[in-house]
Amino acid sequence: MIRLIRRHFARLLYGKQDALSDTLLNPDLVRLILLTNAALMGFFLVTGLAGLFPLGSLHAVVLGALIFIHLGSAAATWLSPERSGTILLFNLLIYCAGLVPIILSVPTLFPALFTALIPVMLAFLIINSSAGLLTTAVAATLPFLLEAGNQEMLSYVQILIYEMTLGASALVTGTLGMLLRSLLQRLHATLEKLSHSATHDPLTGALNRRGLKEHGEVLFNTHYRTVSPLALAVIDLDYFKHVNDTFGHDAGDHVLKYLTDLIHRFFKRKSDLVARLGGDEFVLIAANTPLDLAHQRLTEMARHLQENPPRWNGEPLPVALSIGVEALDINSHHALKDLLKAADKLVYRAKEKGRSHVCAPHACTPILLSFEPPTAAR
Ligand SMILES: Nc1nc2c(ncn2[C@@H]2O[C@H](COP(=O)(O)OP(=O)(O)OP(=O)(O)O)[C@@H](O)[C@H]2O)c(=O)[nH]1
Repeated sequence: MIRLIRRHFARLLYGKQDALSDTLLNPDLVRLILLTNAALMGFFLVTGLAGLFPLGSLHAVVLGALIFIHLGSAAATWLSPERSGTILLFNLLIYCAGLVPIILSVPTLFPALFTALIPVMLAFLIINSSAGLLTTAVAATLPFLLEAGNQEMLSYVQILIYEMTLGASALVTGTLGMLLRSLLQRLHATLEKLSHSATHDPLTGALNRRGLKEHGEVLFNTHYRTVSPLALAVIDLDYFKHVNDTFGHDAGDHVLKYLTDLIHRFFKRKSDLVARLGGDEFVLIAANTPLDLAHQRLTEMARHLQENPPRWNGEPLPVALSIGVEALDINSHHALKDLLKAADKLVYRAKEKGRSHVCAPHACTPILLSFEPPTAAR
């Protein structure tokens, strides 16, 4: 706790953005502080000009001070939004300080309750800004609402009551709004993150097996129903184990990412799906793409990879692809897994042909570039 407070004040003095703003800073908070201060300043200005508080009295002095404080806070928030957390803290401290004369002169349970809540509010403000704001607002409003029936007190602290009630209600509304908003935003972000990591491969960013099932089945079913062309390719790196063993695992990871980018570059339609099934095996689903076109494009891609291999410490890495590509045929493929199985068989054919081949059911195309298999694998 002490560390937290120290950190907050250290950052306040030396840091660019204070600790409160760090967690709290968002356009809503800045707007809330700005509006609260501007509204309070306007309120006190109007009531002062309207002569509701007689000049020369203590009330008028307090009124002048409040106008000054709110003007200053609004200007500071406007000029330096990254310090809005501190400005908010300052505002709240002023509210608390304003209570001291009331607490001293009206020693009842409620101001005492408020006093007891001040450290809680501050602690909350530093640890959890939203809860702190909420406690502050409730603590600032409740005692005064409960004391409102007390005529003596009303006449004694008229200005401060206005100040507290207005400030607190603005804070309550704003805080509740902010709280709900940030809760919803956090929930949304967490759900998005969870759903992304459940369906994506962390290394390459491609879909994982589950992502392929989820998105691939939708694509498959649409094309199955509308009998439109859909090509599915299984893409497997050749002798990838050799890259790992010779150049290291990091070099292998680099190859996997390089290949993912390459597939995305050759198949960049929004509807194209790229998934990594694990290891060095990828799946591409190209929507509305006839088999011949997919075959040709995959051959170009495999050739491009061999002509422009990924480099590791300046050295080209020996990479080549075995690819099996199949088109959706509604008579033999009734589910995505049937199409996947068919393309998988074609990869084996490409491997049998000596690797570095793109195989469709009717033909296998060699990449026709020198590809030296590692000695141990020959
Ligand atoms: N760098 C890296 N390697 C991986 C990862 N996942 C699996 N591998 C490695 O991928 C290699 C796959 O080896 P194999 O299935 O024999 O494939 P291959 O060496 O390409 O052989 P062929 O497919 O028959 O040409 C293994 O060495 C695995 O350790 C990964 O995330 N990163």
